[in-house]
Amino acid sequence: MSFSQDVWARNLDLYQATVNHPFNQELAAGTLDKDAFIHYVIQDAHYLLAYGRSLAVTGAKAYHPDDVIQFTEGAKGAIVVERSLHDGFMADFGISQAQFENTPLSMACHHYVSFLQATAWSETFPVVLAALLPCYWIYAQVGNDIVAKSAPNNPYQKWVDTYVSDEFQQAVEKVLQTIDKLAENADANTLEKMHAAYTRGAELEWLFWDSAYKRETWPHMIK
Ligand SMILES: Cc1ncc(CO)c(N)n1
Ligand SMILES: Cc1ncsc1CCO
Repeated sequence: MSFSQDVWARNLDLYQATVNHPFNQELAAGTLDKDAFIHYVIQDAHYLLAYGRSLAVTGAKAYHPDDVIQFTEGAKGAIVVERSLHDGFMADFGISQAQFENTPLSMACHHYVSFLQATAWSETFPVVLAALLPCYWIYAQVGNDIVAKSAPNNPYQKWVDTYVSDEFQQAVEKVLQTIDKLAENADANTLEKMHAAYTRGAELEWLFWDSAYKRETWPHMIK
């Protein structure tokens, strides 16, 4: 069994909980509270900048020149999507640049990007890639799952379209091929670390949506 088949099976319950999370179900139905989506978009812009930085470090650690290209282009792609959030959703939902800049990273976002950056800088390429994989793969899968259910004139349709696009889906396929090849040559200790990194990333994906759904703020900021 390939690493990707194995890791997907091991984390299936967590994936089901993610796709069935009310944030994603209401996003598909078009009924998601506008303020929950605004919370999400602001945090996701913070997230994508940090994710882009993690991808750039990953590119530097890659073994094969093709992978250097893939992950440095991925880093650029994350920033392109981050910028499109400002010109797209933030403009559409009336979020000003000042509101974005004055909103600190949520606990969930801070936790997730700290995990990604620490892993990117300190672990070996196969383990780093396993930490980065949930971001790619879970979004591609959630997009595929909810596109079929998406309501007509869904105000969140553009979000769904980003992740079901051929470009994004093909990028995910390439990452899966790369990680499966790495796993074939990995020793038992590396494989164990890869599984742990993937699961932690997948847990943080769930938490990121849950945090937006609850419009989480830091406890000391609650007025
Ligand atoms: C939190 C999060 N995970 C994954 C993606 C996919 O790029 C995203 N935009 N945000
Ligand atoms: C993972 C990811 N998310 C948005 S862009 C990007 C890199 C894909 O090219």
